[in-house]
Amino acid sequence: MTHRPPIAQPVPPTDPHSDAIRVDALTKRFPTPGGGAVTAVDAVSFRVARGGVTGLLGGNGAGKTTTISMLLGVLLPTSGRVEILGVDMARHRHAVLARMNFSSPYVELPHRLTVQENLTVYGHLYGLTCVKKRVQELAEQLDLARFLNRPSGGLSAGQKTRVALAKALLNEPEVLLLDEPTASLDPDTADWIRRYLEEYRARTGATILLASHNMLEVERLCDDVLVMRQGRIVDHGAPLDLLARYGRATLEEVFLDIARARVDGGGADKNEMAQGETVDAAE
Ligand SMILES: Nc1ncnc2c1ncn2[C@@H]1O[C@H](COP(=O)(O)OP(=O)(O)OP(=O)(O)O)[C@@H](O)[C@H]1O
Repeated sequence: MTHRPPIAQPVPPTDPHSDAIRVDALTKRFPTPGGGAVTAVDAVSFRVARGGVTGLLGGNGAGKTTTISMLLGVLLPTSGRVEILGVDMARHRHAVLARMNFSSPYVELPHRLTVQENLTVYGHLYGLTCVKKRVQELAEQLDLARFLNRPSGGLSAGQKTRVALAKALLNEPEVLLLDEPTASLDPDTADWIRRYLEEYRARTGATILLASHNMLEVERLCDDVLVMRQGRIVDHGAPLDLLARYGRATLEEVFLDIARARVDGGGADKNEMAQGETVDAAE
């Protein structure tokens, strides 16, 4: 049997003023061995305006990574729709991938390649014209020069995080999806990365969606926050609005209120099951 390459679908014209990220009723169910399913993301809808920085908060297993994976198109949604920069990801993902990127501590770069080799390979994959120059530029900006010739697998967790961020910035993305961008970084380096992201956004007007467990980071970087629990968005708003609504001084306290469902308002449901999973019957 011969395999023919899929015929590229013509991309319809997109509205340059559309939201950077538009998610409608996005759902992901993973089948479980017993014939049931884990609903990791449950009919989630949200928008991120162009140039906005939105934080995705939630306890372990709330559905943040699964949501980001579906935005990237590496996980197929069970149902629902994702649009990035006005492009329907299910139909025309190829048309927008070059304008976005991501970094995640859960995705390792090939271990045996040096940092320089890894960044160079990704630079070519992204179709950059001056790969060497861009790698040097990012190595300087992210203080990676000392690691460039070391195998990526031998780096510390914090060093890997910085290399992963460099990889994510190679194509100077308009939409940047970051899963725990400062995980494993010492406070000084984490602060430095946050400042870098602030500057990057100011310089390029990029849109950033950032999953984080660090509430200070979210307060500092984000102009909007989505709080997930058991696959659903249980509250959202600007950090200052959330503080006012919950009568709290810090986002950490708001997060704890929502996570432990100590509040009556704000969308948190006292009667939900333990944090982590919603198990549905098989369809
Ligand atoms: N491939 C998979 N197969 C089955 N269940 C999965 C799979 N990936 C994720 N899940 C489940 O989906 C739910 C959401 O997981 P996800 O990794 O999206 O959460 P998270 O909010 O990113 O958590 P954390 O903060 O711990 O990284 C969890 O219950 C998880 O066990």
